[in-house]
Amino acid sequence: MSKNKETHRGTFGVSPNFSAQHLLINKRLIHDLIDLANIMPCDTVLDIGAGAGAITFPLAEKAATVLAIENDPVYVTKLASKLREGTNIRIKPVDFLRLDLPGKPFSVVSNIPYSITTPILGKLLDQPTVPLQRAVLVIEHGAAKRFTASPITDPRILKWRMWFDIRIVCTVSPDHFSPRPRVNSAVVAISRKKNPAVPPQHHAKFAALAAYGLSRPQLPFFAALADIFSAPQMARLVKALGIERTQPIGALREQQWGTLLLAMLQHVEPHRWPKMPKMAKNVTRKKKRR
Ligand SMILES: C[S@@+](CC[C@H](N)C(=O)[O-])C[C@H]1O[C@@H](n2cnc3c(N)ncnc32)[C@H](O)[C@@H]1O
Repeated sequence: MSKNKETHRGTFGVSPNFSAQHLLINKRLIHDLIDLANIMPCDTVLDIGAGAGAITFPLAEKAATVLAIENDPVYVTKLASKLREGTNIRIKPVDFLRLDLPGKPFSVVSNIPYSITTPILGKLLDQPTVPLQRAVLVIEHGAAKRFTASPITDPRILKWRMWFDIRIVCTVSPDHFSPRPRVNSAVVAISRKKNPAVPPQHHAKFAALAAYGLSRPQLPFFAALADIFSAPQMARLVKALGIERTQPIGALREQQWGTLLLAMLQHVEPHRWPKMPKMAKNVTRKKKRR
C-alpha cells in the first residue's frame, strides 16, 4: 500500500494503529450497514475510503449513484479495474477532506479511515446546510462514545446533534477486519432531524452561543450566561427551560439549547450576542482528535 497515511500521522499525531487500512471482511455486516442506511434507488451515496470496494459494489446495487472516494492510488487502480460498462460507480481519487460535497441530498455508508474521523464528521455535520440525509459509519468505538455522550459538553458535538441524531447501533469486534485493528469499532447511524430546535440558517449564531456557554460547562446556568441575559430575562428563561438557575450549563439538552438560542435572538440586543471566540474558531478548524 502507498504511504499516504504517513501524512495524516504526521499532521494529526495519531498512533500508527489508526492509520492502517483495516478492510471489512464480514459480508453479512456489510449488508447490514447498507440495509440500515435504507438506500433508495434514487439515492446518491458516498463511500468514504472505498478501499478495494467491499462496501462500494453491494451499495451500487441499491443506489442510483455511488461516489467511491479513495486517495490511495493502489486501491484506485484496483477499483477501476473492477468497474463494468454502464456502472453507477464514480471513483473520486482524492482526499475526502478536499472533495466538493454534492449540492443535492446524499447519504454515506462507509468504513472510514479512523485517523481522520473528526475531520470527516466535521465536513459532513459542521454546516447543517450541507444536504447530508443519513450516514451509516464504522468508526472507532471510543470516538463513537464521545459523539453520542450525554450530557453534551463539547460545543462542536452539540452543534452536530442540534441538526442530526447520532446513535451507536452496535459494537464491531476486530475479528471483522483484515488486518485486525487493536481497538473495538462501532456502527454509528446518523440521520437528519425532521424538526430541529433551531433553523439551519442560525447555525453560526448557535456555534458562537455553544462555544461561549460551554467554555466552562460546570458553571451554574445563571453565571455562564450573565453577560447575555438580564436578570428578568434569566428568570423567565429558567422557568421556560424548567431548570434550577444553579444547574451546570453543561447539563442542558439539545431542545433546551434551542430554546436558549431562540430566546437570545428574540429578546437580546445583537451587541450582547456572543461572537465566535478566536480560540474556538481555531479549535473547530484545527482540532484533529479522533
Ligand atoms: C478502514 S479502510 C476501509 C476500506 C473499505 N471501505 C473496506 O471497508 O474494506 C479506509 C480507507 O480509506 C482510505 N483513506 C484514508 N485516508 C483517506 C482520505 N483522506 N480520503 C479518501 N480515502 C482515504 C484508505 O486508503 C483506506 O482504503
